[in-house]
Amino acid sequence: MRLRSMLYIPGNSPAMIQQAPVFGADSILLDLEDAVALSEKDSARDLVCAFLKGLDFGTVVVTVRLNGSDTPFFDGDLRAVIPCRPAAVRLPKCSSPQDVLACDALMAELERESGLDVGTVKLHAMIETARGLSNAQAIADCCPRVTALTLGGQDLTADMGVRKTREGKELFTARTLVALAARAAGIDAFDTVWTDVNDNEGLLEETKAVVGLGFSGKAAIHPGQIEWIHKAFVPEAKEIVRARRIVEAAQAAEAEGRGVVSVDGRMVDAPVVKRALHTLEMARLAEEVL
Ligand SMILES: CC(C)(COP(=O)(O)OP(=O)(O)OC[C@H]1O[C@@H](n2cnc3c(N)ncnc32)[C@H](O)[C@@H]1OP(=O)(O)O)[C@@H](O)C(=O)NCCC(=O)NCCSC(=O)C[C@@](O)(CC(=O)O)C(=O)O
Ligand SMILES: [Mg+2]
Repeated sequence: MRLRSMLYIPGNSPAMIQQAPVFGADSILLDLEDAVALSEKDSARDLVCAFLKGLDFGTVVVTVRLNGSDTPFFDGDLRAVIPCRPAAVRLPKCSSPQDVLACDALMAELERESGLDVGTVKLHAMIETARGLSNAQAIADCCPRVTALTLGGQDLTADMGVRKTREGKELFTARTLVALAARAAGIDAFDTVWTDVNDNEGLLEETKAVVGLGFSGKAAIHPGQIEWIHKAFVPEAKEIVRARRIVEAAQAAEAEGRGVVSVDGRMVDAPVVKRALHTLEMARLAEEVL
């Protein structure tokens, strides 16, 4: 399933979690990490587990963001969460494949204890440190349980000691590396949050830009951001028309035994057809959900 939007919901807010199925997000991230104060860590974990067991989330894919493996909460988070069988866990501040492999080993042990097949719960590795970014490909490749890399722009800019700007030039290289590593590993790439909940035009512009870099989805912090993220994935009408013509022309050419054809004076070969099919898939997805 394509996950374009992922809404973070603080794990200590029953009122917000309760509403999760109706926001229209493809996926939600029940957060045990930075949205939860230290004094609330235990109660948030209990609450998240209670909702995982008791609430019908419908078609919304549910992921839990754990506390980092260097915190005293990590072990307890995993032990509580894995038996509740979320679709995935998000591991913050992955700096090396070893961080991921240690998490994977404990997850496997807990899955066995819970009677689940090993690998049932997927792992999203968060790239949000300079060290993690420099190891992004090794992290993406280290374990089949890793089905996504996710960029944490707030933490990464803090770790780099740089200002985070609206234009986001400081994250361009990181975004390119994360998208590249994820695509090379055949997994998803999810972009970081847009923090200004009153600037949805800015969110739309940024989401279009990251889609153009190869990201498959983006995190949100407010329900009002979801429709703007989805909009960024909808191809423009003229792109859809051209994609249809490309596919039709390629099919006709194939029937005549030709691999290359011209549409409006421009060459159409296999990769052009592949991109056109992707455009049509995104258009179909938009129609399904609108
Ligand atoms: C920003 C704000 C405080 C604004 O609150 P406000 O109260 O002013 O909002 P209002 O507009 O008044 O809300 C209207 C109605 O919507 C409800 N509502 C609002 N938000 C909702 C929501 N998220 N889920 C469900 N419901 C929601 C609300 O309860 C109300 O419901 P009701 O009373 O019934 O009308 C609030 O949204 C919020 O807490 N967001 C989540 C913040 C969070 O999780 N941060 C951590 C994740 S990022 C991170 O860690 C960075 C990263 O690690 C990783 C990365 O980038 O991926 C990195 O390093 O980069
Ligand atoms: Mg972070």
